[in-house]
Amino acid sequence: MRIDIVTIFPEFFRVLDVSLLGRARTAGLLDVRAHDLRDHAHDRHRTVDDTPYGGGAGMVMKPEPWGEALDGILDEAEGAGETVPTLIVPSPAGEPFTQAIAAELAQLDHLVFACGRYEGIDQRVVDHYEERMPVRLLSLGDYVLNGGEVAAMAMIEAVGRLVPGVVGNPESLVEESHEDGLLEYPSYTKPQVWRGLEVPDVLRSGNHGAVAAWRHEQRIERTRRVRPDLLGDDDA
Ligand SMILES: NC(=S)c1ccno1
Repeated sequence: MRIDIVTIFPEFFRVLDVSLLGRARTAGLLDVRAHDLRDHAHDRHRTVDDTPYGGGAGMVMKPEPWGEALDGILDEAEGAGETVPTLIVPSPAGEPFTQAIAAELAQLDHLVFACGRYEGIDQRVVDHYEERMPVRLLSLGDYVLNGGEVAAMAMIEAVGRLVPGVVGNPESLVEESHEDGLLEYPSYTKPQVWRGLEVPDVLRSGNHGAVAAWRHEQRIERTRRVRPDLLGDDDA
């Protein structure tokens, strides 16, 4: 999977050079490229924002630099005969980003993240590129960040880890929270007793069926307690 990120803070994504996603990049499973939006602003001050039409506080990101940056990525993909990438715009005005959407995006060949700042990106950028590629406004949660970079990082990690081969043991992706609509079961490791707290006996029983049943029940109980909204009416 190729992932392009357009941002005024490309250095923010250097962290993707380490850990799991760093190894995936080294292995060629993920090709992540951060682009500086200011490279596509050609005035002396490399200006990427301006005052909003209609007034109001803050600044809006100008469409021209975005057009040049996104055209460059699109033209390269089209020139190489690759599939048209999907544009992801992290935004509090987007649809909720979920594990199901992460799994859906992990099936794609090429994602482009547009990280807005200030009061957001001129709407015409989304309107224009909707004619050329799939565009998804996705929200990490019902809160506002200073820009799209933190959200893009979270989404890239959630998607990247689902790309085949990135996680060494695919089994570890099964029964994770939200993978199948339930929260994950509690996990334990040695020592058997820690500060007077014991590992549940069933987990040391060697009875795999009993362990599986206990874990499933724990998932339902935890989901019912913490996220009843995830359960159907008859399970809540
Ligand atoms: N909630 C999200 S994704 C966001 C992006 C920018 N600000 O908030």
